[in-house]
Amino acid sequence: MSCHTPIVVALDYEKQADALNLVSQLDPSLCRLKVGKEMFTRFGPQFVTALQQQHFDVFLDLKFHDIPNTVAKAVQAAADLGVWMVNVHASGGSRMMVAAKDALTCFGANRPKLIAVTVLTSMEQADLLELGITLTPAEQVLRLASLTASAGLDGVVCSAQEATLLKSQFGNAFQLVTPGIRPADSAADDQRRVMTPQAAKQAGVDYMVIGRPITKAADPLAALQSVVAQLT
Ligand SMILES: O=C(O)c1cc(=O)[nH]c(=O)n1[C@@H]1O[C@H](COP(=O)(O)O)[C@@H](O)[C@H]1O
Repeated sequence: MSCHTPIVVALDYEKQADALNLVSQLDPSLCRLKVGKEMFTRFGPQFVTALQQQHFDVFLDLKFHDIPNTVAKAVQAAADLGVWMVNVHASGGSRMMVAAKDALTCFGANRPKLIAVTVLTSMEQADLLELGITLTPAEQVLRLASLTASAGLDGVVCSAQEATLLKSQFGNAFQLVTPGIRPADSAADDQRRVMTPQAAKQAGVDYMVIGRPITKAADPLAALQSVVAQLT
């Protein structure tokens, strides 16, 4: 399935029926879907397959972070599932990212996009300091994005706040996937480095991951359509 929408809806639901109820109101031309740790742990590959059978591109967001061999095997398993995108943590290091990339070579043009998480959008300066990292979030994102680009991955997960900087450094082909998207009237929740959909578009992001502003809205379809309208 190929579509031009930049929107990826994060399906973070406890109950599969609630997720499928929302999905039944959506159209693959409107958005892609992200399956993360909560739903994958509860409902497994069958849940991913159910979404694909409804012609949605699926971003499998399991943020692999392990030794190179383990991560390589895990991204291969994701590719076997036929997902559109899969991610690893850039902080797993270059050797881990190269192993992940090499594991996808045999899938040719059918391989998923391979993206590395830089600094989680829930983190700010104080959270980095706690880890002994004295760089600003933007500096740390740049450092990890640089490792990711050198390893030959397709792009990074970052906040839209870093998008302009990363596009200028790594060029337009280096894909930017940005969670922490918040329409002006939405709560930030646990996110810290946030941006509105319009500002993120202007900053040049490729894909916007949006969860609770849509999934927790009284009318999720209307909330999604409102984001789409803000982007056109
Ligand atoms: O890799 C991700 O998708 C991700 C990376 C990141 O830095 N921040 C982040 O929020 N995410 C995911 O993006 C989604 C954001 O959801 P909302 O905060 O509800 O919009 C969640 O499913 C997170 O797991």
